[in-house]
Amino acid sequence: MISVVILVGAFLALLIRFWSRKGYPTPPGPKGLPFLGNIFQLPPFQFIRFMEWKEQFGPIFSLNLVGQPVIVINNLEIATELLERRSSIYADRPRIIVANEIMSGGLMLPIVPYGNLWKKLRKASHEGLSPQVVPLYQHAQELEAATLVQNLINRPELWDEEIKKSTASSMRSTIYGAAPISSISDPVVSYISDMGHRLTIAAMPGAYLVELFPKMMNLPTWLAPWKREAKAWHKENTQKLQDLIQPAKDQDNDQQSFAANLCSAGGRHHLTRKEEAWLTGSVFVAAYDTSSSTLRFFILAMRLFPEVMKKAQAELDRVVGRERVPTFADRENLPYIRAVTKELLRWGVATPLGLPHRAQQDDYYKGYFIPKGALVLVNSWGINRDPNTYPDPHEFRPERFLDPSGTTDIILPGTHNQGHVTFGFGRRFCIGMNLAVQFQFINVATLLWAANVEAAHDKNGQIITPTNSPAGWVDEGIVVRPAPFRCNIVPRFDGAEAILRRVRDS
Ligand code: HEM
Repeated sequence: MISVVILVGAFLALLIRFWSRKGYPTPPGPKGLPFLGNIFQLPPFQFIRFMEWKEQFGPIFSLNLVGQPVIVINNLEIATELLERRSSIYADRPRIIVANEIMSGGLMLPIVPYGNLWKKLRKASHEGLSPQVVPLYQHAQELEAATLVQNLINRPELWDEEIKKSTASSMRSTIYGAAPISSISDPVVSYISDMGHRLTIAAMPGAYLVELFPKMMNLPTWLAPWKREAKAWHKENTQKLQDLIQPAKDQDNDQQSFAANLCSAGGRHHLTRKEEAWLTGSVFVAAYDTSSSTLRFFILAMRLFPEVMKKAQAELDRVVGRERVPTFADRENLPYIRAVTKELLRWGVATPLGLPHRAQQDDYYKGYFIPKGALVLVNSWGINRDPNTYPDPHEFRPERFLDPSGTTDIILPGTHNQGHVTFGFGRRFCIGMNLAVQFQFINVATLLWAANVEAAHDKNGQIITPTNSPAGWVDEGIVVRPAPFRCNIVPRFDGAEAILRRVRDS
């Protein structure tokens, strides 16, 4: 009798589940372990594994991470339909207890769940990062690019460190209005990179049991050392971020910056002191890692594709000449350099899986069921390297963004006018995109104007050739970057370095 009741119960449960999905299955996906699902099938560089699964299961497939449904999208059409057209359903982020709720006090913008707080923070940050405002930061970016290239010429063996320092310096002056950083051992460089790293590690699936069993949040602190540590980290970093923003709040500081803009809003955004500090800190963290990684991909691209370097330099010689460095005023007349910048962001995508979105309600797509609460990942790396959109996708070929006359930018629908999907989708689209593109453009133009990236030789006289594949990259969780490799960065003509020095000293 009991077994009949169990059987009927199980049948009814199945039926209810079936009805609630209107009979639709979730997208297919790889078979995993009971309860644990696919958690052990996700090595570093997950986007590569996702490409294999795309071949097997199609452009949209599902995973199960210890009971958490995950939907992975591998093509532009599906990403546009779900994350852009149905953006109100997919604007949320997964709940991340330790990294967001405790360590960041719920204020790290990229991982704040969708809701009123997110709307308030996003609106406030839009004012300092809009297309109308970011040109105010161009002068600081020009000076920083000249300094970087001069340092690269003098210390090519430290190119990776110099890029880290220069990105931190450029982003700090645009975000906080602070003076340039002069040494690679300046504590701000390690501070900003450690902060991003620490939060990324804490946000990774499996980092803390409480993410699987949220009731553990109710444990007293003496029984939950992770809670004590996370709270202490939050307290310490709140103080540090408040110290960083203080100069921008001082009345006598008239330097244009994101923070100055935010603080001068006169309470219009209704932000507390702590919210101002964390919002500015989140923008600094989000800007630093992604932008420095992209610039490292640029060194790799120029080392691997010297013919692109030569073509870009011919344009710079024609338009700018050799008596002065390129500036933003030249941008209109440098279509090839603009195309190199776009190709860099397509080919060297720093965040290959973007950031996870979360479905806020049940949804259906072409016969598939996407359950409320599912994480939705977009494989931006795979979309940016789809051979149907980008022939020979692993080649660095700026021409793909120019019409046959070589003067007009080609616009690709569904990419926010970028030609690639590196900055994400929908309401959570990267808010720093305008600043990021400006930063890459001026660094690309200044480096190519002044110098060549050339091969270095090992002790046996053999040319060192870095690999054009993820095998030579570092996966830091959310951001990937090429591992440092040896190369030479040499001035392209006499006098280049002196001109750079003059710009820097101005
Ligand atoms: C090449 C450099 C950059 C790349 C590749 C990049 C990429 C991304 C991606 C993929 C997202 C998530 C989009 C989504 O959820 O669909 C994002 C979000 C974000 N980015 Fe960027 N980003 C870059 C530079 C910047 C810069 C310079 C800033 C600030 C000045 C910035 C600030 C942010 C913020 C605050 C978010 C969170 C937005 C939200 O959740 O509402 N990023 N970025």
